[in-house]
Amino acid sequence: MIQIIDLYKRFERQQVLNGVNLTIPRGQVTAIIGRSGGGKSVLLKHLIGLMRPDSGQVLVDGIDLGRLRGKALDQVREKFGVLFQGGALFDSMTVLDNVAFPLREKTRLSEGEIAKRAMQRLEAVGLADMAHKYSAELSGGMRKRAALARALVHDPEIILFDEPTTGLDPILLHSIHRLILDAHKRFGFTAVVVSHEIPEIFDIAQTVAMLDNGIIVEHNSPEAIMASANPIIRQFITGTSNSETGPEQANRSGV
Ligand SMILES: Nc1ncnc2c1ncn2[C@@H]1O[C@H](COP(=O)(O)OP(=O)(O)OP(=O)(O)O)[C@@H](O)[C@H]1O
Repeated sequence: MIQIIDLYKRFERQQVLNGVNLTIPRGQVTAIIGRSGGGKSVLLKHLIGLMRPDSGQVLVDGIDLGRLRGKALDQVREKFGVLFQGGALFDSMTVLDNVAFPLREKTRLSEGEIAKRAMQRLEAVGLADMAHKYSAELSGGMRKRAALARALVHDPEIILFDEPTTGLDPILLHSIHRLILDAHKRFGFTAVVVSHEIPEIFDIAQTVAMLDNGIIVEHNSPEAIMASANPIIRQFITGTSNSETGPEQANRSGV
């Protein structure tokens, strides 16, 4: 379980997180939704200790990340798999080596075992026949799938997905969501998915948290979020706008 308690973060004059409180239940898929530029990625980076809060806490299984440094922080980070924006594959490596990377970094498995596990994950995402290509040769959708295989390869307890399907066509979007769902059923990890894909993300998330103006305005089941009377949520999920919404929302509704 991950508990976020009164988390505050500002960059110069911009208060991005303004007292975030959120409990991310173990073994479930939690979606974080909210306006572009609203701080979702910043929040995700706090969960793995890549950013430190100005105040507040992130507790991972009861351990306060803010108190950890060096090896102790690395140990907690080993529980995590991450799929950050862009996939961030190493173009100078083969697809197989990319997927094997976390195993080489974090385990003492033999090379044979590493290759076997990496290949299994590539098979699971339908990329076994691309294993020996360089990742620069992959299409955008293939890169996302390879990055997913890499995030899963060391059987992490917690996986953070930052917009895993952005820029993909609807068929690929559904195929990535299906892969996450299948992997989740198989491995039972705790997942946090930052997503703009509404309503599609509701098909794979058990709980949904909406971040707005630096706080979580509602955390509930997808059904309850869809039926929410909260005007902020209604505006967000229907894509409508009023004078208080941000520029992106306004553009989307043609205002
Ligand atoms: N390292 C940083 N230094 C300064 N400002 C930052 C830094 N990281 C993020 N920000 C700012 O914090 C705000 C929130 O950014 P963030 O990337 O978390 O938004 P987001 O909700 O993930 O957006 P999107 O949905 O578009 O990816 C933005 O205004 C961004 O410019």
